[in-house]
Amino acid sequence: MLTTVIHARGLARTFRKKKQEIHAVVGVDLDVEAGEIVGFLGPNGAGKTTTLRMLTTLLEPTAGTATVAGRDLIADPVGVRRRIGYVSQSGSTYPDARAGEEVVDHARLYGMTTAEATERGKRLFRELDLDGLWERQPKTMSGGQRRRLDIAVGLVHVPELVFLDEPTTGLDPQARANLWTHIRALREERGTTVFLTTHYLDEADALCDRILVIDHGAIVASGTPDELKSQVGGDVLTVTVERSEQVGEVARLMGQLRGAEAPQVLDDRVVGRVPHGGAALVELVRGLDRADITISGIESRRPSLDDVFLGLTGRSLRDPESSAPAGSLEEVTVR
Ligand SMILES: Nc1ncnc2c1ncn2[C@@H]1O[C@H](COP(=O)(O)OP(=O)(O)OP(=O)(O)O)[C@@H](O)[C@H]1O
Repeated sequence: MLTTVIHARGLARTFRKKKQEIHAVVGVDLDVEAGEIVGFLGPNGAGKTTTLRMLTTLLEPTAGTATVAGRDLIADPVGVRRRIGYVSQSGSTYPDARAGEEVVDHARLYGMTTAEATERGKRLFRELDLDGLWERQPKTMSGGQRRRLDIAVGLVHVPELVFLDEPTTGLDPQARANLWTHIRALREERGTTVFLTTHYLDEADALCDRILVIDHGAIVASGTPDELKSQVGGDVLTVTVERSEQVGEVARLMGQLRGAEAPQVLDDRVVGRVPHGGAALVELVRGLDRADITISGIESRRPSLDDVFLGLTGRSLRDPESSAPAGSLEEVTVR
């Protein structure tokens, strides 16, 4: 039987500074089942962190209701806090403390004995590639090491539900892969539910059972990575030319294929979408041959999450135009 561990309806948050109102989250409905790994994606400023801060009791919603880990978010925030783990974007360790102490102190707050906390903490250090850093001060660690320490702190008390805000930003590929393994193991071994935000589409694709896309403070799509990709429809054709002056001609030929959508030129590549990649590929190769165009590569692939994301939001995940400054604005609840 499925157990819903996050159930939110109409969750909203408006910030106000002087006369300006910022509708950061305008009404989010979401359900997350026990043991799911759910990825929360959206362009900069879309409302991911604000939603996470509401679900973790750090920010009071302006409107809406939610049950998190079996407790009512508004009526019993302490009950929610006891059952969850949260790793914020900026982390929560003191620069001058000892890394091991930080982990153990955190677990003690959740009722673990020092012995249990030390054992679990040391295991996490091994798994997160922090071996040998137990006595180190966070201020002397590299950015990646500090990030992994934040994650160890967030997981040490074995929460049933864990929120991770961009957990792998700043980690090298090896450390990212290790963390994915650790997150999967948490779910396999303990049934932990994981709700994470990420800017890496490959991470969402590889790690998450389900993806929620948020834009302008509202959820605009939800589904497994495959479901979302199949919504885009068709296949993506890419041709790489040997002589870049020929890209225009390739784009023209690609645009003539049945059902093709306006191809885009990216340096020496032409990328376009067609309903049936296999048939289009054959037709295109014939056309290129007739036009005497030498290519160095041609492929047909299924749409990626990147294509999905652009289609849904019209923006890329790292589009600087899409981020509004949060900077110095005061937090004022508008009721
Ligand atoms: N404390 C605050 N006071 C005023 N406005 C805020 C505050 N926090 C966030 N905002 C605004 O709310 C909107 C949503 O911000 P939020 O941080 O939730 O987005 P995000 O999707 O997490 O973005 P990013 O990917 O850049 O972290 C933005 O316009 C932001 O400027």
